[in-house]
Amino acid sequence: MKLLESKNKLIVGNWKMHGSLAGNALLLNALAAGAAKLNASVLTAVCVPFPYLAQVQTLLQQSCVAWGAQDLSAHLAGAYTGEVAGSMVAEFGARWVIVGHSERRLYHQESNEQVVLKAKRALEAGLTPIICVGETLAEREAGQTEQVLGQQLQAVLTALTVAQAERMVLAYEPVWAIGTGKSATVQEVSSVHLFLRRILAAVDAKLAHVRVLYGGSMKPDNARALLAEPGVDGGLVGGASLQAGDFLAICQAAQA
Ligand SMILES: O=C(CO)COP(=O)(O)O
Repeated sequence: MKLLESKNKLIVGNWKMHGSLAGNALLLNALAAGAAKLNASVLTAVCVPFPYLAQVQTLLQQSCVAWGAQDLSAHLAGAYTGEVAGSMVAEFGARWVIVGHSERRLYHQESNEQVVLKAKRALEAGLTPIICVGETLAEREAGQTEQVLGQQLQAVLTALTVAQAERMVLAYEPVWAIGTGKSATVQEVSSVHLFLRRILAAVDAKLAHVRVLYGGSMKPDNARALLAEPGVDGGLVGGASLQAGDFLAICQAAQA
């Protein structure tokens, strides 16, 4: 069962800071109806802003679409105004949480150390962290892609036990491809995914099953080629996840 599931593609929508109760209801109902027609080879989820977790739980609980949050606190509980604990997210039936998205690293100065702490908190709360790694355009142009990604991933692998790391999902999101309409090429994605897998395998053979997603301007017209790459286990979809038709088309492209 576990092996079979690890071969299934996982498509996760990251709504970022978008939504309204009325708009979400339309989107979620359309997603639930469309996802019911997908075969079992694709798993789907949406990661929504915190205030919408209750709505998503209500509207998706009968559907095969899972849900999650886009961040969580590095703390368990306490006097941390504005923070949201993983246990709170889990109380709303969430299964997933995005950790270390480049927008958090950039706009909230999240360090590799904080990302690691958040990943631990997620696992403790029974959530699966989707840990994002990615290089900026300047880093890619300076030939530092593997160095940057290696540091981001090593920080995680040093801090988590193998048993914990087995439960994570990685997402390769080149910063220059996010929201730009300029996806990385299949060759670029393939080479980075192989690089990340080599690092995982060097730590422990058990980590060969860790899912590695691609994110960055994934759309219905490029999803099939990206998702057909053997090292690509799914997608983390931003803009296209806000349109039911586009998100479902990407899910269909992921089907075996
Ligand atoms: O950041 C992303 C998903 O986390 C990707 O966003 P876009 O699909 O809008 O490029």
